[in-house]
Amino acid sequence: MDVIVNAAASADGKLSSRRREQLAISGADDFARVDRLRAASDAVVVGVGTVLADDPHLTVKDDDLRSQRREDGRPGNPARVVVDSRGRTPTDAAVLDDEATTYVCLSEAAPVDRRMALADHAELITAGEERVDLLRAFATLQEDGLEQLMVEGGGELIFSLFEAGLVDELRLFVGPKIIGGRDAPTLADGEGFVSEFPTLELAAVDRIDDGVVLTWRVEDR
Ligand SMILES: NC(=O)c1ccc[n+]([C@@H]2O[C@H](COP(=O)([O-])OP(=O)(O)OC[C@H]3O[C@@H](n4cnc5c(N)ncnc54)[C@H](O)[C@@H]3O)[C@@H](O)[C@H]2O)c1
Ligand SMILES: Nc1nc(=O)c(N)c(NC[C@H](O)[C@H](O)[C@H](O)COP(=O)(O)O)[nH]1
Repeated sequence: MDVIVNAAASADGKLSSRRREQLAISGADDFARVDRLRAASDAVVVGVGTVLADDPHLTVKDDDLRSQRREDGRPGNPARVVVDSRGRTPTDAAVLDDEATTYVCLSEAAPVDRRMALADHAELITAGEERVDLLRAFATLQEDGLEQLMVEGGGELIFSLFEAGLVDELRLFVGPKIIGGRDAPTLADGEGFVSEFPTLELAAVDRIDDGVVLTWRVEDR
């Protein structure tokens, strides 16, 4: 399995404002790059915080990229995966529509009524007691044939993936905005590391829109 984290940060390192509302940091060319990365992936993964804040669709937008996938014998859109310990994904969330297969990864703590509601719209994976056990959940996705995973945020999930040693590559667009705010989400929130920090090896630097895309490979710990 290969896991690529993709995100867009402001010049001061924020993924959105302190209001945690969707905020376009990428420009048109970076969103097109994200679309190509989606099209090259077997699944696009987000945390439920991102679903609640952004209501993303997580589909491939470019018709030609979808057609190419179909010609290659793949579904037009990659699968979508929501990491959602307690089943808070709303049943009318865009990510649960019929455009692609959707998995919702729950923990044992997800109430039965939420499980029943979500089971009509998604494949449910249960792993972990209070929070989703990401190693187990991703192993189940791999058993279902999903090898190339793209993670689109947010900061809580991305931190946990680094903590679990599950990230192979980070692609970060750094864009031309200052957002500020000590409580605004960053690339890796969670509890933070105090020792044994994951380290990265710079693989590429590309100018795009009015910013840069930094591609880093994650070194083995
Ligand atoms: N700029 C970008 O590239 C970008 C991308 C995505 C999201 N965002 C922004 O990020 C914010 C949402 O991010 P967030 O950090 O609040 O939420 P998130 O999307 O990271 O989801 C976190 C939630 O996932 C669930 N979860 C279950 N198991 C978990 C585990 N093991 N580890 C971590 N989480 C687990 C928990 O319910 C947790 O609250 C929004 O403001 C959104 O607009 C920005
Ligand atoms: N690459 C990127 N640049 C940004 O400036 C930004 N705000 C996001 N945020 C990720 C978030 O999940 C978005 O909501 C989805 O990128 C929307 O996806 P859809 O168009 O609904 O498929 N991602």
